[in-house]
Amino acid sequence: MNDVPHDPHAPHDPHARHGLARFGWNDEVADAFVPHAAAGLLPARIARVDRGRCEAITPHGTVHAGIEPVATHDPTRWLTTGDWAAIGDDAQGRPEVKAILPRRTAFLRSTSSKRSEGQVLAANVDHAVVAVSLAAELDLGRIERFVSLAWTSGAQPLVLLTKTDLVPDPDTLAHLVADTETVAPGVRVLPVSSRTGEGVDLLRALLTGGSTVLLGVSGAGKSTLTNTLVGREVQQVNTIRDSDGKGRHTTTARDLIPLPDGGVLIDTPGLRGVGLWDAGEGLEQAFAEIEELAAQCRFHDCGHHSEPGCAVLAAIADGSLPERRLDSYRKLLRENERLAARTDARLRAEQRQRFKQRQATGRHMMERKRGPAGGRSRRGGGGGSGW
Ligand SMILES: Nc1nc2c(ncn2[C@@H]2O[C@H](COP(=O)(O)OP(=O)(O)OP(=O)(O)O)[C@@H](O)[C@H]2O)c(=O)[nH]1
Ligand SMILES: [Zn+2]
Repeated sequence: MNDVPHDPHAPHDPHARHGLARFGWNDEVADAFVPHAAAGLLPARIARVDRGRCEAITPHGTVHAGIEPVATHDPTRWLTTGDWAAIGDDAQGRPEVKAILPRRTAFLRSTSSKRSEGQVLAANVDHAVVAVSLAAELDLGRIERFVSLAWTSGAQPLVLLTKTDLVPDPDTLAHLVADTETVAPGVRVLPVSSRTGEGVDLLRALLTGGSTVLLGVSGAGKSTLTNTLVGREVQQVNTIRDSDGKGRHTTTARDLIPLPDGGVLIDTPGLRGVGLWDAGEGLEQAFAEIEELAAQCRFHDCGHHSEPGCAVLAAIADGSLPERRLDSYRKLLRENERLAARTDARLRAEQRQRFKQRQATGRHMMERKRGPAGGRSRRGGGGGSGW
């Protein structure tokens, strides 16, 4: 046992009676935990999962617990950082995770090739903060990608334009913020600098009490920001020059870092790269203004190419919708479809197999009824295209 959660604000905080308040414990989690409490289990938030064991933060401190009882073949149900869990004793009296509480939000990675299922990278995240460095030219497509991903998780996205100290001209900065707002409807865009402290207090206020992940490419300033928010060196910062916006991946720790005023930062290496993300429904939210326009098109199935009464093309024509937004939306939809197709390839192969079996059975039945020639003119039954 170490790092005992201790709340210095105990007398003023309604949740302070609970040692996990600092780690995001709230009424919702408490309700979900009731049956486990009745079973004599201990609540915990998972800080790290590593080779069949986990680091779990309990009201009495951090324990290393087994995860055998919650082991499953389904990667979307693997225990992950940010999960709430119920801990009990194994046969030898050592702590082990007995159950995972239902997740409110989840960051999934669609893993490539062999494994078709997605792996959960972080659970129960409230704020998905996308860090974008102003040291390099803004890559709007990349911002759209991260924002889609954030929406998909169920968390509220927030875009940070980091290193504002590199953009001393306020008009230029205002333009960069406006450009970013254009590609992130419904998302707050906040300029910050770890160097000058600009925006840091506001950011801290926005994140207090919740669970936050920092997304963004290497060199965006995530580790520096983490240290700034926490007020001490908790993440190693890459000192390699990042004038080109690139950098070596330096973060090795996967962790749950408590913020001084409450709430946690979840920092898992897998979340840091863009990789193969299954944006799913998040795309619709990331391009909400286009979805809204599309609902006003004359034709329900308008493709926004040259159809009469197309509200999307009209908006492009009158300048209220930048054309690159539509291009970008199309591109990400295509990408997502390709990814979904790959994800589903195994599933469809299985369906095809079943379909063939049904066809064969149908033919066989028919041949038994009418003799081998009778079934020739009709397709074997039972199938339908179905996939
Ligand atoms: N000028 C300026 N530089 C910054 C600021 N924040 C971070 N940097 C620098 O940017 C570089 C990258 O910062 P990191 O915090 O390591 O970036 P990261 O996103 O954590 O990178 P990875 O750990 O590789 O994912 C470092 O050289 C930092 O010193 C800032 O506010 N202003
Ligand atoms: Zn249209």
